[in-house]
Amino acid sequence: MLDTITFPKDLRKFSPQDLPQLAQELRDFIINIVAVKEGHLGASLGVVELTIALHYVFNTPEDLLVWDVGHQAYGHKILTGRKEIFHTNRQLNGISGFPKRTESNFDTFGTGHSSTAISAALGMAIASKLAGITNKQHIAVVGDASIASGMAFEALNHAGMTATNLLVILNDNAIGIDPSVGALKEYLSKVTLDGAPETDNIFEALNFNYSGPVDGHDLEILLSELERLKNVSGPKLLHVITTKGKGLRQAEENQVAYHAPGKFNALTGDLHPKSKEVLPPKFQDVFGKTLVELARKNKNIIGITPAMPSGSSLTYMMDAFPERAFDVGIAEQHAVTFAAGLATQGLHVFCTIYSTFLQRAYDQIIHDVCLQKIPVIFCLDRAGLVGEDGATHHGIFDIAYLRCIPNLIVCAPRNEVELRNILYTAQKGLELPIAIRYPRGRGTLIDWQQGFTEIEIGKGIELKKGNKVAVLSFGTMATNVVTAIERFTETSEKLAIGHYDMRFTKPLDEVLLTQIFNTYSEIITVEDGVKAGGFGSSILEFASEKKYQNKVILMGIPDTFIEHGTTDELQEMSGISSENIYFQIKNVL
Ligand SMILES: Cc1ncc(C[n+]2csc(CCOP(=O)(O)OP(=O)(O)O)c2C)c(N)n1
Ligand SMILES: CC(=O)[C@@H](O)[C@H](O)COP(=O)(O)O
Ligand SMILES: [Mg+2]
Repeated sequence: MLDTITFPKDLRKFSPQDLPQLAQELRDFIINIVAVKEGHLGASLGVVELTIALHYVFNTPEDLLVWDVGHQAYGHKILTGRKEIFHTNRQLNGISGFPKRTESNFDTFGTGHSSTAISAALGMAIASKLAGITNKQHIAVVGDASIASGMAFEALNHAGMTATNLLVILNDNAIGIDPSVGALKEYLSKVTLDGAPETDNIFEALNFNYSGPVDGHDLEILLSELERLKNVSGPKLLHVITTKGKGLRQAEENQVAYHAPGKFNALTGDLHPKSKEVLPPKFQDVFGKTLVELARKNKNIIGITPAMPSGSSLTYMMDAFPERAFDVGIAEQHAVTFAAGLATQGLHVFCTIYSTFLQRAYDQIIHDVCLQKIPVIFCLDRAGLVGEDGATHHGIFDIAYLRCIPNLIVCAPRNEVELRNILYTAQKGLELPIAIRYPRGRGTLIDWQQGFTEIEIGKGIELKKGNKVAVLSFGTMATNVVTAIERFTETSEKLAIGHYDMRFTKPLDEVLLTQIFNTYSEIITVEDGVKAGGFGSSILEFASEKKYQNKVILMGIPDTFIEHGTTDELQEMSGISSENIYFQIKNVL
């Protein structure tokens, strides 16, 4: 059946009785491709029936459908014209792993960060109302973890006071990436499939017409409920219960691992066995394991994550010291101010947040932390280009958006040992807040678990002396620079190139910089963040203030959104690969 469907209009030719068979085919299609091409699996498997039912009942793309986060929209993509190119999912020049307006008119709103769908669909619904359009449906599909986020609540609160044609579908699988947390989760879990009577329905209290819970894998029920809701006016919420990973035993049994499992065996469903090769650790594991090591000695250490315990490896701390580690759910703003509150009481709070998601909490960083000089320790995971998640997820703005905030120390360790040492330094008690950024994936050192050395705040280091061109790197870009420099074999060239790990973009090591500007005529800065306002800009500001005339060349992410691909491909395209750096140095020489 799937072979005969290109768009939902083809789907609508089938009879309702045929749809369970289609659901099986769609599931197999997703499994077969994700098994080899990787991507988000569990969420899409869980909404196969819901996806079919929505496109069957509603007149998409005229009716507007918004997928929250969008990691569950693979079935939607396959049924809306992208079946033939689905194998390019998340690859360079392929389709995006998230809904994207430029990709299809069925993707009504670009997503990737959570909890935006209700606001966006409400905006569309009010626009329709203003235009006098009454026959359009506006549907937001949002997960149980995402609906607990502040932004979703703000939207519900607004929507409840509008007479708009808005349908919120709560896809409740009782899990986010990691198990869902919080009082709302407990409330939702009381509403069982047996339909325990609810006297105080939270959604009804917000003026929504609530229905459910219904079995989200029962197509007959879904079709009849959606058909009925078409004719209910005003804001309405359908509570759908689904199983994340539905249809693949291992994905149902191990929902955390199969959220985005990497490659697996499509026939058996088993993950590929882990390689026995000893590899350098992931930066997040260095963070997570080091935090536990430090927390054993320092009773004041607290860890916080907004909904990413596995991803950020805060799980180590949660296992070792459950009372001192908090998963606050998808609540970046709360995480930051909660950290500030804890820190006012003398606790050493490590707030670990993916760089891209910290964007949500910008005012909290300024107003609740930096303005009050509260020494929260921000651990910015997934800084730099993250690869296949693409434009919505790259952590490339943090240097620029943090560097301009007074009182904030901004640093980036170049390797695992430096990360350990700055974590150690931070928990000794700083007077100011600090942001420590490190990338997704593995470092370079096998032997990283050594003793601790304190790092002097604002001190960079000379990694290689030279006399003509100085390369100043920030964070793990040092590795690309080292590789680039190793390619120079001629003695005169080798002698000419100096390399400095500046470690801090704020405060800058002005003593070291003075020495560099007095020694080298040409300076190249390298960062895996946006050039505009980033680390290189801080060096230019220094040069301008001190009236240095040296030539300064910035290497960093250009002023454009970078799409998806492997991190290596994207670094190359952005001009910050070791190859790019080599040619830049060569040019200067
Ligand atoms: C603002 C923000 N914070 C964190 C994330 C990371 N993230 C992606 S999916 C997800 C869990 C979503 O859970 P839920 O809404 O229940 O959807 P499900 O995966 O269960 O379908 C999280 C935390 C994100 N995308 N956006
Ligand atoms: C959809 C989403 O936002 C997350 O699942 C994200 O893809 C996780 O990224 P990592 O794989 O880097 O943890
Ligand atoms: Mg969920």
